[in-house]
Amino acid sequence: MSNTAVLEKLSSNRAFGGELAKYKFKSAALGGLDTNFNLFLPGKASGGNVPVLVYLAGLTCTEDNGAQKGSFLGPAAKEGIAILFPDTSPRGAGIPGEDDSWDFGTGAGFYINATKPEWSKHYNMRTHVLFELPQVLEAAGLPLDFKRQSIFGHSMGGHGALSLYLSSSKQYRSASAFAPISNPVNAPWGKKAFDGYLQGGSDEAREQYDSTELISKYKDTVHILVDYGTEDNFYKNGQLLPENFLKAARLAGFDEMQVRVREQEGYDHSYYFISTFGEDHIHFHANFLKA
Ligand SMILES: N[C@@H](CCC(=O)N[C@@H](CSC=O)C(=O)NCC(=O)O)C(=O)O
Repeated sequence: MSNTAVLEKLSSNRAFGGELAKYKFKSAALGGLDTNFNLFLPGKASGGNVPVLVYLAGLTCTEDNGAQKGSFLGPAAKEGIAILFPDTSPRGAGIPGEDDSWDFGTGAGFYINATKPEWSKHYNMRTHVLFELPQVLEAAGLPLDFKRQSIFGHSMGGHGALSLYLSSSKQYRSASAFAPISNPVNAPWGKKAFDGYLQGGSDEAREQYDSTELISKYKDTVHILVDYGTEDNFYKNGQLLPENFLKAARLAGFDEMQVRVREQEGYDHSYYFISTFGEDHIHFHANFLKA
């Protein structure tokens, strides 16, 4: 299927021998609203198509947080990997309640497709990330090889990365996450989002969107890396639950080679934590993207 939405380039900055560019287009998946994304192309892209790593950001973020603060671009340039930074929700849908709280609505799309009638026209971040962006970027002729694609993310975006990886029949070669919301049906942020966006609430979410549920039933080889910090207040408050994900993975027979969950002593939830381990995550994905 092709999607020939017109891309408008809003900015371009040279970085690490490559280019970080911001684009805008009218998104069909998001109900015709304009959406932005950032794309980092390494210098190697001038010689042919390069593999793609998708970065999903967390609550309150835009396409800029990871690009500006993740420390991903230098390592990606060295590995010859592009990084695609989508936004975290539709913007300006005008739905009542959309801007009432920071953890729901604008900036909090949760990488799902809404099924409640008031949200379902616009809040389709799963389709946007999984299908629409690859189609639009391919149709635009950008030097990207979407057959070599992996995904990573932070917090809400970590949930997005793990759940899209585990529910999308091998679209991505590997997944990694910084402080992911790992078992959202059992966490306050996840319950609020699923009750808000989905007709069936958390029961509807369990099958398709909960990484702990998904890994417990997954039947193929996986390549997953997770980092979280012991001084992360959201972890301490039970929003992340990486221990549930790890337990489910081990019970399902995935060993340390397939699912690696690392507790990082003293780190919090911030981009200081993410940027400390960013290079590690790029190298992890490079193993599979360049295989
Ligand atoms: N406004 C909130 C804090 C919001 C926050 O910490 N957002 C995180 C992601 S949390 C999970 O998805 C984030 O990445 N923020 C952007 C940044 O650049 O740090 C509050 O008041 O607590």
